Formats: sequence, structure tokens, C-alpha cells
Amino acid sequence: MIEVRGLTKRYGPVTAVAGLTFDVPPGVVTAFLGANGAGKSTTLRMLLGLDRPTAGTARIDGQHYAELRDPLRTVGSLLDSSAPHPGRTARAHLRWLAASNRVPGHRIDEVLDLVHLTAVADRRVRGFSLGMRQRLGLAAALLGDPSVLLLDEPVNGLDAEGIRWLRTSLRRLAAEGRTVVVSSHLMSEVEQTADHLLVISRGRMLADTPLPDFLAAHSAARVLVRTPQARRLAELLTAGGAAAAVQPDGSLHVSGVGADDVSAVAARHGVPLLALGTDHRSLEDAFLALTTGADT
Ligand SMILES: Nc1ncnc2c1ncn2[C@@H]1O[C@H](COP(=O)(O)OP(=O)(O)OP(=O)(O)O)[C@@H](O)[C@H]1O
Repeated sequence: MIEVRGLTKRYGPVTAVAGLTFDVPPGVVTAFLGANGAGKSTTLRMLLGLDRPTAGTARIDGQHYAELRDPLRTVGSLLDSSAPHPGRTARAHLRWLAASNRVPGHRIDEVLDLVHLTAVADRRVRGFSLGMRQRLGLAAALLGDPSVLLLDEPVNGLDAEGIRWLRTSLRRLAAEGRTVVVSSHLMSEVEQTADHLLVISRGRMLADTPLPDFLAAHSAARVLVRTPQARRLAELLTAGGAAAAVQPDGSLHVSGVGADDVSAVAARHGVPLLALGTDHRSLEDAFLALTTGADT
């Protein structure tokens, strides 16, 4: 469980995080979304005790990070800054982390296996691809079998198979009752994984909502119609309370009613339909509309 209250961070004249308040419960995957520079990393760094808040508090399982007795066994994290030494092997990196955090040695092989790095465990990190480094970062995060996972842009560098693997892993880790937070600047990266969204812009919370609610609120459907009587159908639909606009190419865009309603009105008035379809605005568009709207 994560509890953030009035969390604020200023760097000189720049306010990176401006009074964020939110809770993250266990058992679900929570996506922390925002454009580049929105304040995601700064928030995660404050949760991890790597940055001191200007104001407010960030608690994990009721405690500030610095108060945790065995931090790595409570919180696992993946941040840019947690890069391993390039001259070390993957196994040596994990062995060093385990030793300095009182984590039993058998966890090293377990997490290597979990992230599918067993075969390259004794190779130096210098030769690892970005995707392999991300996997090693995840192995390090999971080493202490933590109840809370904070992952900053974990999808970076992963190929399609890696992304699928990560999605499955995150869902499983949440289903085991852990608190899982994944940051991203792309909605498309989290829409198949997240249960809950925290959307921030310029350090402020724009949306703290279950994913299905966000979808329902922001992915308004538009009905696309082709008919030789576009203007007439537009008038009929508008009279009925819908919004209908004839496009330069002669097609008709309708919102406020569903395709079934359009079809019924057309049938009732003898308007022939050549094509009828629904265009769901993508989640990415909804996210952009929300964040852009907030910035202007
Ligand atoms: N150490 C620092 N000194 C000065 N300004 C900083 C520092 N760290 C972050 N900032 C500024 O704070 C704001 C938020 O940055 P942050 O890295 O938290 O955003 P982010 O949402 O994680 O973005 P990204 O997706 O690019 O990582 C930005 O304007 C950034 O320039």
C-alpha cells in the first residue's frame, strides 16, 4: 500500500511535483502516466527516499522509505539510476545486491529464472542489450520478494516478446497481492496491463480512476455514415438531439447516438445507407486530449 499526501518537489524555479495526493492499493496494476517531464520519476524517487520532498509525505506500508528495516524486501524498484556496473556479470550484480540487503542467496537463481536470464547469468552486463538490462533490473527489483514494486518505464528497450512477458509478469505479481506501480508516457503501453490509472501533467493529478471508467469517459464513439442523402440525414439526426456533420468527402460524422440509432432513423425516413461504422477514439487520443487540455 502506498500513501502519498500533498507531495511537492521544487527544483529552484521548477515545480516538478505540485501537491500530489493518491493511494495505491495492493492486488492491482496501477499505471502512472504522464508526458515527458510530467513528474513521474521525481515522484517515484521521493517514494524511494532518493529525493527529499519540498512538502508533503510519501509512505510505503505506513512508513517513509528511510524507516523501512529491510527496504529491498519491502520495495523493489526499477529506475534509470539503478544501472548495474558494466564490468559485473548479471549474477555478480545480484549477488552483491543480495548480500548488502540480507536476501538469501537462493533468490538469485530464482529471479534469474523468473526474468529468463539464466543462460546469460555469467556474462558481463557490458554486452547486454537494452532489453536484457531491463530484465536484469526487474530481477533486482524482485530479489527481495517485495510486497511493493515501483517500475519506471519498464517497457523501454523490450521487444514484442519482452513486452508480452512483462505484461504477464506484472499481472501475476499483482494477483499475488503485491502493490504494482508502472510508469509510462504512453497509454498504449499500459492499456492492456493496468487496472487503475493515475494521470499526471506538470506535477498535478489529472485523473485517478479505474481504467474501464477512463475508457468509458474518454473514448467517445463516433458513427461514420455514407449515404447519398447526407444532408437530409444530418438534419433528421440533429432534430433528434444528435450532433451530425457532413464532411467535405460527403460522408457524415455523427456523435451522441449509436450506429443502431442512426440506422433506425434512416430506415424510418427511407434514407438509403451505403456504409455505417463506429470509430472508437483510441485511448492514446483520449490521454493526449486530457493532458493537452490541461496544459493549455
Ligand atoms: N534534479 C533536477 N534538477 C532540476 N530539475 C529537475 C530535476 N529532476 C527533474 N527536474 C525537472 O522536473 C520536471 C519533472 O521531471 P521528471 O523526470 O520527474 O518527469 P518524468 O515525468 O519522469 O519525465 P520522463 O518521462 O521524461 O522521465 C521536469 O521539468 C524536469 O526537468
